[in-house]
Amino acid sequence: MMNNRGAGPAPAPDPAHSSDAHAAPAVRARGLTVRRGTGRTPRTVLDAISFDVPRGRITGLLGPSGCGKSTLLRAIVGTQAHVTGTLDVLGHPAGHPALRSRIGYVTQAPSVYDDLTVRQNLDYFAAVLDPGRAAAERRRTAVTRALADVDLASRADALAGDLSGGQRSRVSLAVALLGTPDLLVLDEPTVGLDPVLRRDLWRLFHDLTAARGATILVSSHVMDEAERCHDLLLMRGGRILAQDTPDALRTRTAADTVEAAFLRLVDAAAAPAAAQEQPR
Ligand SMILES: Nc1ncnc2c1ncn2[C@@H]1O[C@H](COP(=O)(O)OP(=O)(O)OP(=O)(O)O)[C@@H](O)[C@H]1O
Repeated sequence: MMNNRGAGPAPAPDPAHSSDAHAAPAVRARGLTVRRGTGRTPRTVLDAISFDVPRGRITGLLGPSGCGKSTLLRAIVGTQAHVTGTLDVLGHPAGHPALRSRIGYVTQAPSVYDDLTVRQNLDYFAAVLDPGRAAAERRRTAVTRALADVDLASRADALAGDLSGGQRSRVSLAVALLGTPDLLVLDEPTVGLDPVLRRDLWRLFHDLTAARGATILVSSHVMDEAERCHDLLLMRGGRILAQDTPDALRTRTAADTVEAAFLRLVDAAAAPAAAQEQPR
């Protein structure tokens, strides 16, 4: 088990009733456009999209493979080229140096050193984040906590290269948690994990928002993970199809699941006139 305190997902904080109701969103995008590819005809991968990611909540970025999820996350963490439009993150333009220690980013491919142990990996990244002899005790505490958070304390002395794919992903997540980031950006963190680990990871995400007030933006192409998020951004073909809570999405599309809601929205976007004639 991971180091989670609650038995199940924490209830969603309601921004409308919190003191942060009018706080600026963690991420604010207006007319965000990204073009990718080399040569004379780069493709528009994100097409003038606008959305907000509220603070202190879990926002799921869902959509089919190739719709632009990773590109959007890269733009938010400031590693994507050819970005135009407005993209503010924690009150700064995306990529601003002040954001480096405030964002934890986990890419799809685990970025760990195979020839170091799990603890050595964490020690290394902790030293980059918080260097100096005076910070040694703080680093030790951060590493111990991150190991417990992702349930890898028992494998702390194993070489990262000897771990399973899911365990390596969790080392990456532990690295992202080291600096106690305000915003965690997670690109498909549950791919390849068994159902128990997936459940535990989602509990950890809820714990991080409830106990530490972190904002989590997590991508997935598995629609059943949508039900675990407080808010959803549904994407398709480089555009935002909808931004809403899972409940509101299901209600307004009269669908039983977010997956069914997504399909109805896709159909409605493809044939707006026909959709308007539907009784609902
Ligand atoms: N380096 C690149 N150069 C040009 N086009 C790219 C590059 N990387 C991705 N793309 C294109 O950008 C689009 C969006 O890709 P992206 O990886 O953001 O999608 P995704 O939704 O994250 O997909 P997946 O769920 O499969 O990871 C795709 O059509 C892809 O072909």
